[in-house]
Amino acid sequence: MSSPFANLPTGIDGSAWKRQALLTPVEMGRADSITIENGTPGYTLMLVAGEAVADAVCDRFETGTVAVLCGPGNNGGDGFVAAKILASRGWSVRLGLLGDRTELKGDAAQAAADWVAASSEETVEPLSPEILTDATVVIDAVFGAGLNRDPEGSAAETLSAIGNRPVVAVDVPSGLFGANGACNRDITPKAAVTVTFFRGKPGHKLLPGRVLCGDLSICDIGIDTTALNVIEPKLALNRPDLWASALPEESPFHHKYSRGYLMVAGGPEMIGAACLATRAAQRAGVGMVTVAAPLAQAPLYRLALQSAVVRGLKDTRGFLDCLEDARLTAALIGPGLGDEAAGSHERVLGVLRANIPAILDADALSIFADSPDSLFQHRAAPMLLTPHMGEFARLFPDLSTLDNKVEMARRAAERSGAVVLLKGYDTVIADPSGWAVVNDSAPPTLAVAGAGDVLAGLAAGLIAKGMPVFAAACAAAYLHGVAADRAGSGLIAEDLPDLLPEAIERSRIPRVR
Ligand SMILES: NC(=O)C1=CN([C@@H]2O[C@H](COP(=O)(O)OP(=O)(O)OC[C@H]3O[C@@H](n4cnc5c(N)ncnc54)[C@H](OP(=O)(O)O)[C@@H]3O)[C@@H](O)[C@H]2O)[C@@H](O)CC1
Ligand SMILES: Nc1ncnc2c1ncn2[C@@H]1O[C@H](COP(=O)(O)OP(=O)(O)O)[C@@H](O)[C@H]1O
Ligand SMILES: [K+]
Repeated sequence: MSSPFANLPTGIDGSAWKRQALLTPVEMGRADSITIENGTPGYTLMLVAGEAVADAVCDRFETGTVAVLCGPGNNGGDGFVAAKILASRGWSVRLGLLGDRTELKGDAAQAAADWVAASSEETVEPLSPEILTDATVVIDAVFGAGLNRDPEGSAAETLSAIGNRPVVAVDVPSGLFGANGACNRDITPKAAVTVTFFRGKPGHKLLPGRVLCGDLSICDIGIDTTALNVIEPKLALNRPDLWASALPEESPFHHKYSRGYLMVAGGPEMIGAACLATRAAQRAGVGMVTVAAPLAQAPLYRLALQSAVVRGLKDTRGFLDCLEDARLTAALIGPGLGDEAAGSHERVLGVLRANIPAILDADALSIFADSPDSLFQHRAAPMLLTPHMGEFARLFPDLSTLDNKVEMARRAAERSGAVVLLKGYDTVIADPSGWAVVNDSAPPTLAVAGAGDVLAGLAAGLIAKGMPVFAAACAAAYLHGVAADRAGSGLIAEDLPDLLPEAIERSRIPRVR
């Protein structure tokens, strides 16, 4: 058997992957079982989990009245444990249970029995909005991350009656599906803090669920970390420790061509797009960028980009000749390419055949809506596709209706043989063998024209400097978000390139959150 995580994409650190892993509910169940098989009783885990929830309540809120909403499974069990601890710390506790206490099983039954022994049978009330009366804080322990159908009946009624009361959610706000972040927002409460155990779950980071989690607190409850070697989770949260060791280093022995030589295809109309991409690549530290521009517009590119070499090309033949330069280390095509321009298809296919890493964005993707397979068949070297959801739906219409953004990106990567970076607030990056990350560094202010061009240029720059494609795509998404955060409100895409060097340098020291 090969060692765990041996097949991670080049440039990705295995120990960091284990730290940042996001576990599906099924994988989390396996981690629980392995820990229990290795000798830690399930009830011990539940006691630690419940205490972490009680601590989260005490850390944030003045002692008062807490409504503890308990469900019929182990999530409810954590609620009973937290209730008992909070009562012992002077809180006034009201507890509502979905279903009958006699039907509880295993650790949850034990936790309920302990609560009743410490208080009385009458302290377990039926779950209803009435429980919320006078509550200064609500503990939501109705359903955990494994939920895959909407809450109904008194669960739905009580959860939707929480309103603006502060909520501490156990594992997930109830109603949120941990596997994919789906939730009915009329029912699922918005938590101030979500206390989850061992590792985050995809639903904590994917929309729409992510916005309901509040601060995510990931607690160590004694789950055996060696379980990760068996489970080998294929999804992680995008953090610098994953890829920092693969960031290109500068060397005194380099010259401008050997520091990365990128070709950027410029189009006839949206000149700003290729300019923004070029600037981002330059700020990522490439030594040389050649912009292959239509002859008529070349002077405009030259004015906008003094430090790039602008080649004015008469026709597609000239463009293809440009790609023959053996010193090129990557090529970017798409930003501002134009969907009508003559020869666009041939130019994209030329880039793919050039046997250097290819980065395809925007129009380079959309113009293949009728024949996506021809795009995938011509790949001669590693390829990165950076679609937003609209572009994605043109290339992968059948995948765009899946209910899980991670699966969309994974299956698109598998089909295309490319690394796929599917953009948005919850950008997902997937490689063809299924490894994937979710990025959470992008502020909503990044939703601005031209930001995608900067991202494509940044990724292209890192790739041209020799960073492996998946690692570079992860780094680019993360750093793009950090730069945007730094730019603050009123961000325009032009702000971003100049903020990249600092973001890159800061990420060289891995920051584990
Ligand atoms: N050792 C461990 O494992 C540890 C686990 N821990 C804790 O366990 C939690 C996971 O526990 P869990 O697996 O019991 O899941 P949970 O969501 O509590 O209950 C599922 C129940 O709800 C029911 N149900 C589902 N949907 C429904 C609906 N719409 N409407 C009504 N009912 C519905 C479902 O019914 P069924 O689908 O079987 O019909 C089943 O009875 C996890 O979040 C963490 O907090 C910690 O203590 C640490 C140690
Ligand atoms: N709500 C959002 N929050 C954070 N980032 C976002 C949001 N919406 C879009 N983005 C990011 O903004 C960028 C927009 O890219 P794109 O749509 O290609 O724009 P353009 O083509 O104009 O450059 C992407 O990096 C995307 O991930
Ligand atoms: K919950």
